[in-house]
Amino acid sequence: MNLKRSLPNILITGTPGVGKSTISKKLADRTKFTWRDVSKLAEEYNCLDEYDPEYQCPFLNEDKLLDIMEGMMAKGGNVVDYHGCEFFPERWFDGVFVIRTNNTMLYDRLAVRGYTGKKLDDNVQCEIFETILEEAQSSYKPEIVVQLQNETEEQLLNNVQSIVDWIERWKEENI
Ligand SMILES: Nc1ncnc2c1ncn2[C@@H]1O[C@H](COP(=O)(O)OP(=O)(O)O)[C@@H](O)[C@H]1O
Repeated sequence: MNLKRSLPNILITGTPGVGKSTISKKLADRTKFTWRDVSKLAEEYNCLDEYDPEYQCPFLNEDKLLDIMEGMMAKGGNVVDYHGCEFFPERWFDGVFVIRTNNTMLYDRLAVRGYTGKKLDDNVQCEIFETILEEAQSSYKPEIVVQLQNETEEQLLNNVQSIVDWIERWKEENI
């Protein structure tokens, strides 16, 4: 915990397609926290380097992005949304929520998004092998890492509510 923050910073992470943006947007609407879509920030602040043909996406200039985000994170009240979590400074986050979706449902969501071939297979395997969960567990203290299953509309509402409740508890304990 960082004593200078009056509100917590939340990280919403997980494989592409698990529902991070959907949850982050609803959470930001409910809490008035600021939604930081890291992929969009990277584009907006020119942190994308040349295109990686193997993974069909541009390389991220992590150092430049972290420098830009540092000031945004200082006061707390951020919902940071990204499909990776190990390159952020550990001190930035009070709660890390790893969103999970079963493989067949994730496959369908990514296919609808237009993913095909290696990109589609790699992302589904990322979920099967729990890559992001392991990344989160090795990068942050276990007590701040929470897994949330996100497959149905009911789970979506419950997940948003449980993060809202988590924020309220953080405020009671830290303010
Ligand atoms: N709990 C859910 N139930 C049904 N569909 C969902 C749920 N959460 C997300 N989705 C859908 O799955 C797709 C991927 O969600 P998105 O939030 O864009 O994922 P991410 O930001 O992790 O890539 C979207 O079409 C979204 O509407």
